[in-house]
Amino acid sequence: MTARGEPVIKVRDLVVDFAARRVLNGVNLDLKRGEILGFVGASGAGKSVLTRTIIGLLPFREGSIEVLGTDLGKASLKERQAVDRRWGVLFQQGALFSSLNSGKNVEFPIREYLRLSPKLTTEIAIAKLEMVGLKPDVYRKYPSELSGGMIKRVALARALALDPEILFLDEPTSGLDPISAAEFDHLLLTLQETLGISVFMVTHDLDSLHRTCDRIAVLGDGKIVEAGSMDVMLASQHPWLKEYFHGERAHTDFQVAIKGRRVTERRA
Ligand SMILES: Nc1ncnc2c1ncn2[C@@H]1O[C@H](COP(=O)(O)OP(=O)(O)OP(=O)(O)O)[C@@H](O)[C@H]1O
Repeated sequence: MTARGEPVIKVRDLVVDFAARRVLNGVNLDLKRGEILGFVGASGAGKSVLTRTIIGLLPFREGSIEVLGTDLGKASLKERQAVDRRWGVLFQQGALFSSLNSGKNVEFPIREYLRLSPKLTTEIAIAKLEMVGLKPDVYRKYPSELSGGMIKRVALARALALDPEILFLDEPTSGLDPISAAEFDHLLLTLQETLGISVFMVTHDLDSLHRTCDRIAVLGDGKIVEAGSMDVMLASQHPWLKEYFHGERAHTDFQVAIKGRRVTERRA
């Protein structure tokens, strides 16, 4: 077990390409135990490609990826599967099985990886639904009967089903209204505090970055162009970062939230 603050993911000199197009060109990135890392970058920069490469859905050409001490490029199938069940993934649209009710969706990874009685499996699913703030009656509801925020929560419950040490979240607040997005962020902070979980979160949501992330990493031109705290992001002179954090799209709530920081910055 890695100590708190030690990297649970180490990506080194990672190169990924599709036919003639190089998408990742020497990515170096750590996710430290217990931190929430926000991962940002322009649309099409390769954020999803990096996430999918780390979780083994895409091959890489060069470099290395170490997760929880296992070098994924050198691991046997058995070693890979052992690491696989120590992370949970929440895909952008929730990606629930529409033909299964919420409870069965949450039970899916439990049935796949563990041999437990049906009764215990159901009890775990209900406990996970409760952990993400959903009542037991949600167990019987189908995805089509749920709001966007509830779908994200059920998908999060499923990602937490095997008590993962790492959570991958792809745009968890996209499509949510600001109140549901803020609730989701608070839930994430609670999980970090109570479970000590490490989170790798791809997001475009500035409020969410500000509320939840210990560190932010920025992908541009196939590399990490900046990584650090929100203060580092706000002080960066990188053109994309300046536009992203201080430009027109940085809407009022975020501007108000960072105002104190900017005043301090100007005085310094
Ligand atoms: N399986 C694939 N085959 C070929 N090209 C791909 C594949 N997956 C992604 N790409 C390309 O890689 C580039 C990066 O895509 P990716 O989805 O990672 O961007 P992103 O940063 O997540 O963007 P967004 O913020 O819009 O979701 C894009 O040009 C995309 O077309």
